[in-house]
Amino acid sequence: MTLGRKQLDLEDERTAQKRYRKKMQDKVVWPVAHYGPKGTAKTGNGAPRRSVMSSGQLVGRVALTMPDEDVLDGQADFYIGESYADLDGVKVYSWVSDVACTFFRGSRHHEFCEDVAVIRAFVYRLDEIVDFHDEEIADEIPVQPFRKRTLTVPTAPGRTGPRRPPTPPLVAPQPPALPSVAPRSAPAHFVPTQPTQPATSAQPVRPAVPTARAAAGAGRAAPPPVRAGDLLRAQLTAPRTKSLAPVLATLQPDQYDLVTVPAMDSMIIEGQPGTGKTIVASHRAAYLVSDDTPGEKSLDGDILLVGPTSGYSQYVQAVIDRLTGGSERVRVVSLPELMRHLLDLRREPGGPISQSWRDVDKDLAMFVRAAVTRMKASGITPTPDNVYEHLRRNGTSGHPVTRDSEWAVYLRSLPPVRDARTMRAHTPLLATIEWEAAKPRDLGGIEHIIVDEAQDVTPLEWLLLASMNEAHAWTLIGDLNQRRSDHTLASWAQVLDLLAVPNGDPPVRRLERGYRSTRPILEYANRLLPAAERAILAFQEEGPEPTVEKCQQSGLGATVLRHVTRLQAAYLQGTFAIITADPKAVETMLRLVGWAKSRSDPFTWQHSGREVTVAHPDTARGLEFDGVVVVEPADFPQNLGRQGPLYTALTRPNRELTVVHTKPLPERLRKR
Ligand SMILES: Nc1ncnc2c1ncn2[C@@H]1O[C@H](COP(=O)(O)OP(=O)(O)OP(=O)(O)O)[C@@H](O)[C@H]1O
Repeated sequence: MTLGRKQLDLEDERTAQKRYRKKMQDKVVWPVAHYGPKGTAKTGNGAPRRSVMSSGQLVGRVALTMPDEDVLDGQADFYIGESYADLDGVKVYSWVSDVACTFFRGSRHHEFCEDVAVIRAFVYRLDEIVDFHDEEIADEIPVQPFRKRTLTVPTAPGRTGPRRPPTPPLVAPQPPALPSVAPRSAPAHFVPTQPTQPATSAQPVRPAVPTARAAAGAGRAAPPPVRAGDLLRAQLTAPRTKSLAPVLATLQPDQYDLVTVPAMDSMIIEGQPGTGKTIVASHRAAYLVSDDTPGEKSLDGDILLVGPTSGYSQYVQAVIDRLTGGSERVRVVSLPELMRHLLDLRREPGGPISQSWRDVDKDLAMFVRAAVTRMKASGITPTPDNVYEHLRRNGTSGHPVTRDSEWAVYLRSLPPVRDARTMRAHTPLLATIEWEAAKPRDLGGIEHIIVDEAQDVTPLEWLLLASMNEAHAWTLIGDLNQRRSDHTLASWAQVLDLLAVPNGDPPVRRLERGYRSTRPILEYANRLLPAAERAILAFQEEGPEPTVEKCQQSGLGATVLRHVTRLQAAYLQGTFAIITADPKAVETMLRLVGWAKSRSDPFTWQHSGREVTVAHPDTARGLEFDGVVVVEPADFPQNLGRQGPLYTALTRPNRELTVVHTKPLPERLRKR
């Protein structure tokens, strides 16, 4: 395409974008409309819902090889946007509608998928289209695949009459009838590890995937295809921002397939760092609550999207707000925030997440339920405090909570409730008691829970989440290599043993391609993994090798700062982090040389217009930065001899990793 022609097309697309935004904004009636689970206008706690804002962005455009009479009124192209609209005869379909499979190249095909000629993805800056990328799919491309509003579309060669038989209308009257999804085959890019069951014509076809219990020892299939590769590369090499952004224009086929799995089909998604697990978690949450999602795939109730830290919640909330227009049907919360909410605590309790496995064991949930039942049977109204005391005393002599002597010793060793409320190790127990004794109304109506960083959820926390999940639908997302505690579960099969998931074991699906970190960074970090798990499929093949510098203890602070300064000069407008097992020591060093803590974010430090995040590896979970300095790897906590927290830290950078140390590096990171 010549430059002049492209400029004209760009102007045309900008005009279409403006018209679409206007249409979307006109659809939103401020502030009267209420938004909520279908059939209600209220949130779980009975309060009216906020109205939904529209961002009104067109995501892209699809051109078919030939016009379609039945659905496209004789046209051959359509846009993909936020929700349905008709732009002077050019249709816009929502990204959640089945026909959007043509754009995302998913594997549960729409019947148009075979006839796609060109896919156009839009690039935005400040809500204005600044560029587009066209990807040619068909062997023969029509002369002018995308209709300009003033021009007519040339008929594709050799085509006469209607292109396909009439299609059945969808149930919903708006948007106009689309052909239904016609699944064709299991996708090659999910990793099949066992013989697949042929689907009968009566069954909906689902990709053949291993279950959690059968996943061990799985073989590997061909790598998943990439779409919109140039645009994706440009996005990944741009400076990171402090919050995750929607990636609809570049959402990959395997990610799209996972986002659009029906709401009531539970699944486990695993993948190495940076493979897009959080992207899938956030886009899936938005997909399931959209008004335009096909009925059989959408959810009636609300979604809880659970992450590991409050930093993660902030990081992800921005995507949810953009994709859902601020719908309150998706509640993003970290596990610690959820506990604090249940316990009405202002501050995060201190200390380790657990001192012994018993602090977070599933049996505690049974004891709590038994205590509540017992107290009710005895005519005592259970309150959080008296249930806790009942446990501490191990019930009554006639009716102990447990007859196991070691559990009895544990229960009697529990601190008084006032002290327990200040100790992180006891918050899961107290939160479980609170939930069983006095369920808060604002956590009602949750029918699907998406758990990101699921490898870090303890058994007791799993049971608490399960008791909140009214329809028992789950999307569990994680990476067992990033586990940070000996007291979390070592396999998905163990997690499933705890959760009452209807219809048998959910499938395990794997995201294979790493997007965040470059190959040199992943190769360095993956040295920490068992040999069988070190294989890398990196989208960003090129990048600087990690810098590793040994220094004297007295020069540690200066060395770290020198590298921060070097990275900041190399990646202007980027984001940077120092990840350390001892943030206090780094903060003291920063303070001494004039840096100050940001007022708005306790992990951000500022000096002369520069910023750096100082994070413990726990705090860094799920986040990413352009440049990362990892300090003193030997001091990072280990679990069962594995280096989960260090692995997480080494895989946070998008562009460049630096390691500074005074002590010997862990064996596997030493030069070979
Ligand atoms: N389809 C995509 N288009 C554009 N960017 C993408 C896409 N998929 C992933 N990314 C980017 O790659 C980075 C890593 O994605 P994400 O945080 O979802 O990975 P993750 O698997 O959750 O990683 P971790 O387990 O290490 O936290 C993010 O910057 C994300 O925006």
